Amino acid sequence: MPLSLPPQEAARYLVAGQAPAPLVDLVHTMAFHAAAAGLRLGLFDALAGGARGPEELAEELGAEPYSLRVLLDALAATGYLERDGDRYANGVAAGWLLSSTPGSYGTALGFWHALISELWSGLDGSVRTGTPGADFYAWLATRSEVFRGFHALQRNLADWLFEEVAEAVPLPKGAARLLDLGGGHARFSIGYCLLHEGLSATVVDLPEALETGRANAEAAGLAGRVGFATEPGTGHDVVLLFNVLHGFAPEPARRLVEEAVAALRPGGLALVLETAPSPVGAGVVDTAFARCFELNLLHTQGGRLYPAHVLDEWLRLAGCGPATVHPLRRMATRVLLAAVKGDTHYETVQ
Ligand SMILES: C[S@@+](CC[C@H](N)C(=O)[O-])C[C@H]1O[C@@H](n2cnc3c(N)ncnc32)[C@H](O)[C@@H]1O
Repeated sequence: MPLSLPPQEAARYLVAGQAPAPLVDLVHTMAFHAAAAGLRLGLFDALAGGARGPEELAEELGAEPYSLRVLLDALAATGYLERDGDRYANGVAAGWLLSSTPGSYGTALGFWHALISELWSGLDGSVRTGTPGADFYAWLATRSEVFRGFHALQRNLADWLFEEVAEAVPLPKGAARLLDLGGGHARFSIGYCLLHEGLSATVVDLPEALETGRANAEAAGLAGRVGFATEPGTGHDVVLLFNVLHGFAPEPARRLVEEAVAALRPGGLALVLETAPSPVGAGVVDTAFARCFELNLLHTQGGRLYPAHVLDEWLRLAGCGPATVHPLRRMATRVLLAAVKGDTHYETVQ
């Protein structure tokens, strides 16, 4: 939880430079680890019903009482918990971590905590050499709980974005076959199939990722219309490349766009959703996140954030007309591009 500094202390650390500002960051890092420990212990859920004492909590969580009290005090000092005498309650930040909250931020915190703790050492080496110091997807395949967390996180984001994406760029009338490249959890394919009766979808992903999507399609009653494959096939009316290109270096990313467009029939629609490197209208937190996300990409995947004009150029090189670019209200860091295969503009396929 970002420390809530009183104005005088904030001025000393952050404005006047009279005390080391990196100490504030160090405390934030410790708070991040403490919060992840609280999350794994089930602490925030145990406090969901209201304030409780440490002895009772220690028994319920199966924790050593003195050690739990130290964690509780650290979380209270950093704003996750509120302490009143000998009782502790969830603060505002902890409210975001409850497993009962739909789209709980606990999924994101748990995933990023595992990734940063396990993969971010050696960042300086990646910057020095320009080559990634880790292999994100190979690591993910060995960590089943983090793997589930990653796909749940992607799915939560897709739940939040689908409606706006579908409204921003309606599919062409009569579209019957949709290809979802790197579609993982299949939420976007499921959403489009629910909107369009005559549509069926093929999700292409790494073999280990397809199980998640399959389970989601079955749960949505769409097992017969959302299929899964490791190769894209051809003749699709629509292809989605959503949040995939940033995981690749420029040349492989360009080739993926080429592969996606090659899988379309002439006149088919290519949709690309990506994180923008310079998000328009994003606040300080979102902008800083986008910058640090790219640092993560270069170190763990050799990936990058690509501006809309680069994506547009790759689409054209692959045989599409000029793309229309749609910034998204619900997530200022994301941008959606729509382009038609052939010498046409998106509007003409409506
Ligand atoms: C960030 S997730 C995006 C998932 C989904 N498209 C979305 O927007 O929510 C990236 C997806 O690309 C998949 N992926 C990564 N490398 C891949 C590869 N070489 N071939 C196929 N899929 C890949 C991952 O497994 C993951 O499901």
